[in-house]
Amino acid sequence: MKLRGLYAITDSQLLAGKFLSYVEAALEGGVVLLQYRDKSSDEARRLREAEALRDLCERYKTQLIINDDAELAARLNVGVHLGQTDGPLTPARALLGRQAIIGSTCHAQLELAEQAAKEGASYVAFGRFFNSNTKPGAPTCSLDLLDQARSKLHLPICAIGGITLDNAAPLVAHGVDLLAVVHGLFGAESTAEVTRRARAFNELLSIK
Ligand SMILES: Cc1ncc(COP(=O)(O)OP(=O)(O)O)c(N)n1
Ligand SMILES: Cc1nc(C(=O)O)sc1CCOP(=O)(O)O
Ligand SMILES: [Mg+2]
Repeated sequence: MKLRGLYAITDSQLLAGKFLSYVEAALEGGVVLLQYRDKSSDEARRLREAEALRDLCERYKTQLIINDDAELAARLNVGVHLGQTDGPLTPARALLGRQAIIGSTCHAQLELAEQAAKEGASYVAFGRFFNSNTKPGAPTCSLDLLDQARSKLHLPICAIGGITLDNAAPLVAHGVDLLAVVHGLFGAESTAEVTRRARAFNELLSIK
C-alpha cells in the first residue's frame, strides 16, 4: 500500500462532544491514515474509542494507527506510531508483524530516521514545521532537512506540526508524502468543513 495523503490525528480535547462525527467527516474526505492520539491514562475509554475508530476505519478502508501504545495496536490488529521515548521499534515490529504500519518520530534528525529505517519503520515523521496549537513545545524542523531526507531515505516521509491548508504546499514541494494534521483539520467549525479540508489536503498531494 502506498503511504501518501492526509494523515489525520485525533485530539481528545479538541474533539470532545464531536469525536466520531468529526472523524467520520475526515474519513469521508479521504484520509489515508488516521491516528488515535489520546494522552490520558483512562485505559477503558482508550480501548472503547480505539475500537470505535477501528470499526469506522474498516468501513472507509482507512488504516488506523495507535499513538504510543504497541500493545493496544496489537490487540486491535492495527498500526502504531512510536516517538523516541515510546519504546523501541524492533520489538514492536515483532509484535505487530511484517504488514503492520509502524511510524517513528524523528524530530529534525536524519540519523534517527536512518536508524528507524534500519529497524523496520514504515514511515518516518519530521517536525514541527510551524507553530502548533496541539504541541507548541515540540522541537522545530526546517525544509532543508526534508531535502536531505528525500535524497537519503527510501521510505515515505511524514511532516507534522502546525500544518494548515495555507502552509502545506512547500512541504509537498520538498518531498513530503504524508501531511499529519490535528488542528488544521479538526479545528474546523463544522463536519462539512472537515470534509472539505480533508479533500483539499489530498489535492495538494495530487490525490483525488
Ligand atoms: C505522525 C506523527 N508524528 C509525530 C508524532 C509525535 O510523536 P511523539 O514524539 O511520541 O509525541 P506524542 O504524539 O506521543 O506526544 C506523532 N504522534 N505522530
Ligand atoms: C503530536 C505532534 N508531534 C509533533 C512533532 O513535531 O513531533 S507536532 C504535534 C502536534 C500536531 O498537531 P497540530 O497539527 O495541531 O500542530
Ligand atoms: Mg509518543
